[in-house]
Amino acid sequence: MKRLVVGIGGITNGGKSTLSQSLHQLIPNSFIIAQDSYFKDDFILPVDSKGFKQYDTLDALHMDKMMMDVDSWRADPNLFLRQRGRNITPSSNNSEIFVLIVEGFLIFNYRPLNQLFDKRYLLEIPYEVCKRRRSSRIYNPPDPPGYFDGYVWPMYLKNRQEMERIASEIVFLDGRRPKEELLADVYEDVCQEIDRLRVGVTT
Ligand SMILES: Nc1ncnc2c1ncn2[C@@H]1O[C@H](COP(=O)(O)OP(=O)(O)O)[C@@H](O)[C@H]1O
Ligand SMILES: O=C(O)c1ccc[n+]([C@@H]2O[C@H](COP(=O)([O-])O)[C@@H](O)[C@H]2O)c1
Repeated sequence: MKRLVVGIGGITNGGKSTLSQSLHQLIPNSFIIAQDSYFKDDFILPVDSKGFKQYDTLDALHMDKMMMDVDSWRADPNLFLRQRGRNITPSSNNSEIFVLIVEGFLIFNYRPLNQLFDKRYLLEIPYEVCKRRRSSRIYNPPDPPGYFDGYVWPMYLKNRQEMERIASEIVFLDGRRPKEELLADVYEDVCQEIDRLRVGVTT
């Protein structure tokens, strides 16, 4: 049983979920683990000196739970998918390749997770695009007035610097490019990795 772990990280509203979903639809026996699903409850999170809830930090996330899920997939992807009611697409010689797509804004900032990636993609968009996209998205709870400039953007810059110290071998992607183009590039790249793995598969 062969496994490939793909990370789709980057800035808030960079297009991580969009790209991950499309990739998942194209790749048989793939599964998405999204970091957004591991946010701690709002009432637990502290506020900063300006009164902004501190969502944009690893401390706001149940990274322990996320790692348990990633580890559970790594231990037996076949069982992991079956336990979640997913059908396995069989290959001709019993040599299925399982692909885990991990997506999130701080996936490369967390060392234990970062070290597991076979491929790392990072979506980037400039300040204006990010602010515009974010303003049309409603989170739960919704962003309070001034949140983007007063908290989200400064935290992005801080997290980005930290990521550069931790992660390497990153493929940078311009999130302003058409979705179809981004998908085609990443899909081709991942398929090459899958083919490389397949060469080593014995029947
Ligand atoms: N390549 C793209 N070009 C233009 N808009 C995009 C692109 N990718 C995503 N979007 C839009 O940007 C917003 C955020 O996308 P999403 O995939 O949820 O981002 P993320 O998961 O990184 O926060 C959505 O409205 C989505 O439709
Ligand atoms: O999902 C949640 O519970 C949630 C609640 C409040 C805020 N968020 C925001 O989610 C952002 C990360 O997710 P994303 O999809 O925008 O990359 C981060 O910038 C947080 O400020 C997320």
